[in-house]
Amino acid sequence: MTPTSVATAHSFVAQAAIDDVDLAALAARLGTPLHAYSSSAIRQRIGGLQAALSGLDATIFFAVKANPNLAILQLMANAGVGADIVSVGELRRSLHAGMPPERIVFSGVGKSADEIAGALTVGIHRFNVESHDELLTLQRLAKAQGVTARAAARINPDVDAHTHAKISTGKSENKFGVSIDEARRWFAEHRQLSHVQLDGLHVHIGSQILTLEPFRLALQRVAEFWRELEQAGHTVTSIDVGGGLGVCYRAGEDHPVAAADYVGVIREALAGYRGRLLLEPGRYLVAEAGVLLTRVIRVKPGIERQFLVLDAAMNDLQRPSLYDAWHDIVPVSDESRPLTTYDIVGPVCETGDTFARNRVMPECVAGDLLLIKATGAYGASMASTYNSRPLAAEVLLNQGRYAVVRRRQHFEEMIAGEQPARHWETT
Ligand SMILES: Cc1ncc(COP(=O)(O)O)c(C=O)c1O
Ligand SMILES: N[C@@H](CCCC[NH3+])C(=O)O
Repeated sequence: MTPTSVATAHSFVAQAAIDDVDLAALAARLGTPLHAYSSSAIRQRIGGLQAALSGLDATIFFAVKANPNLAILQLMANAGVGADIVSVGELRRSLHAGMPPERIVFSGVGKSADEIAGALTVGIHRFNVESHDELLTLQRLAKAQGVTARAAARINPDVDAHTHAKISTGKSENKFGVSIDEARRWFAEHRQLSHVQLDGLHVHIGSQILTLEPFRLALQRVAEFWRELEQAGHTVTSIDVGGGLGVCYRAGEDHPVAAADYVGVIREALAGYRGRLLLEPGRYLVAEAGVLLTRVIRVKPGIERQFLVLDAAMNDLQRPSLYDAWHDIVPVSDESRPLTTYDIVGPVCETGDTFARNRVMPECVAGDLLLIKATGAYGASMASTYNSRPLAAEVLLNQGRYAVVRRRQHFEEMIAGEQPARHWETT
């Protein structure tokens, strides 16, 4: 994941349309920066994964954090996909989009008592529990409501996912999950939990994983533990294998694993398991379906480098500044132009507001339309209004048509809730 190396020849092949929608016309109509998602591509990903899972009692729970737009969640719900949430905000979005509560699972190390109580009230499917304190809180709140909460112990298998350190979650030094030893104690004490049905295991070792080995290792550890629990007389009715499947950010360089191979590893590692399987992919379902359309504001010959200044910035897409992530950037027009090298930057006042360094591109001029590719996951979802830049619009494309699914933020919306300090109070 470094934006500094040189692009391969095919990474700047122009792309004029997505899902049969003409991108130049779309940008002219809706303005830029603009997040656009192909619904056909998302449906294809869902269908492919569902097909790979055929014959298994498996349900996909989309990791909402990857793209929480209501229209995306609605598309997921209509395709029979549930939601993996990590906050009450994601819970409310999922319900709002029509996701049935029994298709919602709740993960995360910092679920507050209010969030747990709220999720219990609506009757979500399952809590992926990440600490003993959370387990006891769940018991207390479920008892208070007179309900039984279904729970899975999130195992930290101490496996290196070989991904960026900031998105690795399955090593013992990470904050996520508990050791198998601790989970074993939870199951042993389970009878004391009158209002928690602890009958599941959960594992999620990180994101943007491009090889099968880390998945295999993690699942083998989970499988060993599941067998041990069964032998000790416990029933494990649900195993949640998390998400993490990687995607292609750099044509010709990234080689993601195929859904069928990934599911093959699950089948093999969990051979003999007859309970329910849960999967929580986020990025895999939406990343490559999305692009960020942006216009060149100007070409700036710098002192040492030549800068291509875009109207999109780190507030619209944080991944390059946060993780040094590579995203292919291509022109929309296929007009033939000589190649040159740019540092591709946004207007935000930080050197970190850089999408690519030393990137080989066709020469650009002010007004040119470009695509930053594979931005459907953790793009708009991580956007901010830094530098008082309004949140970009989002549009869903479908076979030649488009629907605006988030309008561009107005200045008034950006400052709503702020006010001059008129009323000074004491606590
Ligand atoms: C618990 C959990 N499940 C699923 C996901 C989705 O991950 P990805 O988008 O890599 O599939 C995440 C984020 O990494 C997560 O924390
Ligand atoms: N935000 C990260 C992924 C985080 C995964 C969350 N569990 C990214 O853009 O790659």
